[in-house]
Amino acid sequence: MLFSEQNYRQGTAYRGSIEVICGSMFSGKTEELIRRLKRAEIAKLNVEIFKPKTDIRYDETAVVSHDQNSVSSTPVENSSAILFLKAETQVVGIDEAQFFDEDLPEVCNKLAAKGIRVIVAGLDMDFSGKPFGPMPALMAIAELVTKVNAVCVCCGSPAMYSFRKVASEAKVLLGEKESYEPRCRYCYNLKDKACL
Ligand SMILES: Nc1ncnc2c1ncn2[C@@H]1O[C@H](COP(=O)(O)OP(=O)(O)O)[C@@H](O)[C@H]1O
Ligand SMILES: Cc1cn([C@H]2C[C@H](O)[C@@H](COP(=O)(O)O)O2)c(=O)[nH]c1=O
Ligand SMILES: [Zn+2]
Repeated sequence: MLFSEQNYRQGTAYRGSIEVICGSMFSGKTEELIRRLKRAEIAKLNVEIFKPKTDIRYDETAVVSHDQNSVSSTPVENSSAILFLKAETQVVGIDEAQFFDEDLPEVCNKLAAKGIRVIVAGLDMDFSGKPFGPMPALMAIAELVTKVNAVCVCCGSPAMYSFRKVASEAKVLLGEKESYEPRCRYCYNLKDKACL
């Protein structure tokens, strides 16, 4: 049976749950996160959104998609700060989860145990194709994992990799189109800046 976010929300979600939205850069993770959070607000649920303090690409506080859709959020220093959420919060959104520390899965478990619906978005892989930060552990404990794809800039196929265009081996390197492009498996493995 197809287990979509739609019928899932009418099921166990209000007893507390964890949803993960993952994929490459430009795959629509933030847009999907914003879509789910806006629907929760329409349903008159109390929503709070967190992101790591390090992510200041578009805005210091707001969560902003590549198409400039945005929602206001609370930047936090580490994952345990999320536990100081408002008492009335029913839905928690977390963006750029890959940048959080290894305690994030336990923090999400604690929130879900309190009856909160937790929706987490983040990169599943870094530029080198390795699992990124707490994402694998989050995917393991989630009720629902949604993997979204971008469009490969080389060939138009579904893209799951974030190809780094600049010379840096640092795991964390904030950036946009000047530094990264989404590629499919085949084009990513070409390891060639000028694909096609
Ligand atoms: N190569 C691409 N493939 C898909 N979307 C792209 C691409 N380049 C730009 N975009 C834009 O990026 C948007 C997704 O942005 P966003 O939700 O912020 O992605 P993510 O959070 O996964 O990086 C798309 O709706 C589209 O307008
Ligand atoms: C692949 C990769 C990405 N980053 C950075 C680049 C961006 O600032 C964010 C990802 O943002 P998005 O909302 O998913 O587009 O992460 C990084 O630091 N290291 C990497 O390997
Ligand atoms: Zn391709």
